[in-house]
Amino acid sequence: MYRIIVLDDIAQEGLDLLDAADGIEYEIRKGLPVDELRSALTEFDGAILRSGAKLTAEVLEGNRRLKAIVRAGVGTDNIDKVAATRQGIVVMNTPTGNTVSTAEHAFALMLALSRNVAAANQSLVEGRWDRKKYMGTQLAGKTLGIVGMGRIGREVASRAMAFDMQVAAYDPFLSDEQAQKLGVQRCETIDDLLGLVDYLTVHTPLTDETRGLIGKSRLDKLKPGMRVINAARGGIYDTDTLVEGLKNGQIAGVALDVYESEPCTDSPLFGMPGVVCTPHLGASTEEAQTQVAVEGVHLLIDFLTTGEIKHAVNVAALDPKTLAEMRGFMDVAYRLGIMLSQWHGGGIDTVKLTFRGEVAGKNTKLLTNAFCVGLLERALDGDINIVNAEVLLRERGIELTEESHREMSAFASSITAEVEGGDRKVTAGGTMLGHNMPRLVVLDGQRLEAFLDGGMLLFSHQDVPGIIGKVGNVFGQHNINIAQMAVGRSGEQAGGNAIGVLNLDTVPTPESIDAVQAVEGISQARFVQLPSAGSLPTWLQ
Ligand SMILES: NC(=O)C1=CN([C@@H]2O[C@H](COP(=O)(O)OP(=O)(O)OC[C@H]3O[C@@H](n4cnc5c(N)ncnc54)[C@H](O)[C@@H]3O)[C@@H](O)[C@H]2O)C=CC1
Ligand SMILES: O=C(O)CCC(=O)C(=O)O
Repeated sequence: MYRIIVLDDIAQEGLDLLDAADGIEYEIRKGLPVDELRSALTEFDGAILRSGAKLTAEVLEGNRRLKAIVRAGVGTDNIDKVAATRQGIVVMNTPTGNTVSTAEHAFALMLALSRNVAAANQSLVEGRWDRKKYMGTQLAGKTLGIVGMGRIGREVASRAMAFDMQVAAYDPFLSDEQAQKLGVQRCETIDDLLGLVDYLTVHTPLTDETRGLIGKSRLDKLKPGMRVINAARGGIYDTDTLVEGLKNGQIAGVALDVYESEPCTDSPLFGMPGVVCTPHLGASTEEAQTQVAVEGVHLLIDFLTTGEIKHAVNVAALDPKTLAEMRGFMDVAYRLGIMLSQWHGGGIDTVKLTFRGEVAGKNTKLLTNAFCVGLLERALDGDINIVNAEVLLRERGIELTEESHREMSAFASSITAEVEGGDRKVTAGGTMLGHNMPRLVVLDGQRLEAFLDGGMLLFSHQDVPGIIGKVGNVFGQHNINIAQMAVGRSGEQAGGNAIGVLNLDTVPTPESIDAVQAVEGISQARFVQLPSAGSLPTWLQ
């Protein structure tokens, strides 16, 4: 049974899906204080939320169960993604479900500003019939400036054009060609745009660049009497600057749906003439809420039950087809990681991965992450998966490099890993025979073909007669059965360095390993434990 926690109100259609899903149970736990939230989250595999709950580093810290967080909406600024990634938690969102509703709300705010809808309504309910006071402005013929021409920005632009407005836009990713297609005037910088526009609306996330986008230094760049709208994120406009602009007439109207700190019931702007505000209602339509809840619940269920990663904001996507295609080689990479951590046995400084053949043309990041999981898993007590593996590796100061070569070696696909630390460097190459027969094909430069599973005794030795027999004798005397054996050497001639791999049916005693180590001609013997044949870690199933 996978357990899901619902942290904010989501549409009934999403809850119905959770009710109907096999192997899933859920609880609705809203408005939890930090301590309770932190402890509640440890009982669940997945969480779904809107903008109400705050999943900070503090509430995620130490959680060993939670694997996925879904934001039923766009902005994931209420989730500490760095902390989630470190904890191995996938963060996903529903990028399109509320686009149109939010664009319509921005437009509603612009119309409300132009025609004093909110203030006129208030005056009427207070018993006044004030037709002169609320003289408005027409949108047609005016210029709307849009900062952020993503999904919502574009929907706003097309609506503005339907109202006979001109649109000027600034977005660092907007090309001339796209601007032409969209029928908007592209501005090179925000400052180029500000002097042109009668209305300004922002549709970007809150970032270091967009925070305080309209601040004191830009106030006098605005066309006098212009109006500003924010249905993106609080903080993009500086509140004090808006107050000053309204007072000195530089700004004629301010419409806000979002605030720096939410819930917000106290702002110097509330009640000022020319101001209309809503409590973060951009996505609050039946249609948007149904869509984001249904999509969000699907994302969670699919991730928990099939491993599919879609719309993730902290890790690469992983669809079922890719997972099916890559599972075998991810398993090889993972096993090589586990093996090399034990064969090396010390502190690691550098890792170099080389992908050859067909696999080099695929999503090798998945292989890298799987290798890192294997390499670190024993040291991290299992708190590692393909989401956080590379971060944790780099956090430990281990340098990671990757190379891909499309041309094949002896195998259609292979992975070679080189691990170095202290004065020891070890290398291993692996491949997959059929769908589920991982094989070790190179160890420390010597070619061989060994099963990459279960208990393995690895030993390097001089390539002289009698060594293999003596090792066999040791295990015979200690009553340990050898299931498979492989030997390899680098050159054609005997007498050089060679490597031996024995797959053992039981874990050898330390005495038996000491006895192997004591055989003349053996320079090193080490037992390494891998998962048994055919078994996959949960994150790969
Ligand atoms: N009020 C509400 O209820 C809602 C608010 N939002 C917010 O609206 C914002 C936009 O959402 P979408 O259009 O779906 O996102 P999007 O990702 O499709 O578009 C964002 C655009 O902003 C641009 N951008 C980023 N930094 C910029 C900068 N410094 N200057 C100019 N442009 C920049 C990006 O290039 C991108 O084109 C998000 O922050 C989201 O959280 C979204 C849904 C509902
Ligand atoms: O969940 C909500 O209503 C807020 C929507 C929002 O701000 C977003 O999707 O970014």
